[in-house]
Parts: sequence; structure tokens; C-alpha cells
Amino acid sequence: MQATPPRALTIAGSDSGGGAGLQADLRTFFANGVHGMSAVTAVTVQNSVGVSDVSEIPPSVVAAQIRAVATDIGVDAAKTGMLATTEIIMAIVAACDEVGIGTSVPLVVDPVAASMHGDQLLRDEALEAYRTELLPRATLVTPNLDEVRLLVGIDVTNADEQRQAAKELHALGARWVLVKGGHMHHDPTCTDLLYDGNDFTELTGPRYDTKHTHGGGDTLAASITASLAKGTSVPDAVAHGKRFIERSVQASYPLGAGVGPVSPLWVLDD
Ligand SMILES: Nc1ncnc2c1ncn2[C@@H]1O[C@H](COP(=O)(O)OP(=O)(O)OP(=O)(O)O)[C@@H](O)[C@H]1O
Ligand SMILES: Cc1ncc(CO)c(N)n1
Repeated sequence: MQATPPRALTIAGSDSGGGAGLQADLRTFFANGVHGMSAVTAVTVQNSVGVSDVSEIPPSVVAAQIRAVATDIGVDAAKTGMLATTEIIMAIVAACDEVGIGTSVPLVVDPVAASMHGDQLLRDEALEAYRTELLPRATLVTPNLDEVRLLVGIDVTNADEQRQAAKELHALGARWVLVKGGHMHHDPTCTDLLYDGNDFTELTGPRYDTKHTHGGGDTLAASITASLAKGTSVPDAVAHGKRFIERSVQASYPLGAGVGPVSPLWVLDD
């Protein structure tokens, strides 16, 4: 009999196209040798060209999924993705508090606000619950530049503004902040900035010339969550996550008429 692997939980929406959301999270957990579990927050009707409909899961059912897996199977690390509404966020916070997610169990908050096609995945009024409820419980928050603008109102165009944004997000209560630089399209590198309230660490890599980066943010955050489930420190988990997403961008493929997904399938060749 095999030993039980580390266990990670994603609290996220379903992407019917399989590129992003909980589908990206679960395959990234698997590719990192971690048992993946999911608490579904919303079902999106989504393909490579966009999101055409969203059905939110009742908040009590989202919370029940968290309680069910945490009390029986156990959770070594958790991440949040698309959370859709304030009511769902409040139910998640209550369930996470009950089972120690965000205190004894690390919590990665990927503050998903929109799909890369620009379709809204979070109601505007729910940003306040991110600021006051989720960020204070986050071991790490991983916003892209659009999410930075929504959360702290900074329009990041250079490294100084990226640092200022990291400071303001840290002041909202997240223990670590990773401001992702994927959207700084004029930059020939992709530089993500990690901050713990004292020190800044830049994680710099090449910008690969591909439009197929659907699910990139989810894959990075899920890889970091998988490492945290193994007991890795935050800086080491983020450094591994950056290498993991780079290889997954290199392995991305076209799908449908629009944007294809990043892919962790490269692990099969290693
Ligand atoms: N073309 C690229 N080449 C290499 N790395 C990239 C590229 N685009 C993004 N990345 C990296 O992928 C990760 C995700 O960054 P990004 O800022 O695009 O997040 P995101 O917008 O949340 O992702 P998505 O919405 O596509 O899921 C970061 O580590 C970023 O540096
Ligand atoms: C369900 C879902 N979660 C997250 C994203 C962002 O990548 C998406 N497009 N769809």
C-alpha cells in the first residue's frame, strides 16, 4: 500500500473548457504529486473564446464541501480561485475558520476577478470582502495587475509601482504578497515580486511569445499550494512555482478558436 500523499484543497469555479479554474488546479496538484480536492463555488459556461454564463453554488453547499473534506480527509494547504459573491466568500471564511484553514493550514488567495477574455468572475461589491475578510487570513495573495488595481487602486506600470502595490496589499493583512508581472506586456521579461513586509524578492524569467496562457495564474498558485502542502517554505514554494509555470507556458497548446491553456503535461517527459 502506498503512503497517503500531501493533500491540497482548491476552493474555485469550474471551467467547462478545462483550461483554468479548478480543472487547472487539480491537474497541477496531481503533477506535483499531491492529492487534490475541490470545493466548487460556481459553474462557468466557458470555452477558449470566453465565458457565456455563470451559475453560482449556494454558499452553504460551498462551505459543506470544505467541512466534508477537512474533517474526514484532512487538508495540508488550500487555495482560493473564483469566489463570485460576498455571500460565498463569507461562507468560505466561516468554514475555513472552523477547520484551521488560514491559521494552522496555509491558505493561498488568488483573487480572481475576471477571465483573461475580460469576462467578470467576481461581483464588484465582493472586493470589500477580499480586503477585510480574505487577505487577513491569507498566507500568500497572488494578484495580477488588474486585480491589484481593483484591490488597492494602483495602476502598476513599472517596478517601483509593483513594490508600492505589494506594500499596500501587505498592509491589508496578507502575510506574503506576490504581485505577478505577466500583464506588463512591454517588459521583455516576466517579473513577479514577492514581499513579506520586510524584504522584496524579484522572480524574473523570460517572456515566451505565445498567446496560449489561459489558466496561467491558477497553475502558478496551485503549484505554490502543492509545495506548501508538502511543508515547503513560502519563498521556496514561490521559486518552484515560477519554474513550474515557466515550463507550463512553454508547454501550452492551441485549443478551440481562442486562447489555449498552459499545460503541466511536461512533467510526464521529465
Ligand atoms: N508569456 C509568458 N511567458 C512566461 N511566463 C509568463 C507569461 N505570461 C505570464 N507568465 C507568468 O505566468 C504567471 C501568471 O501571470 P499573470 O500575470 O499572467 O497572471 P494571471 O493574469 O492571473 O493569469 P491568467 O489570467 O492567465 O490565469 C506569472 O508567474 C507570470 O510571470
Ligand atoms: C472558473 C475560472 N476560474 C479562474 C479563471 C481565471 O483564469 C477562469 N477563466 N475561470
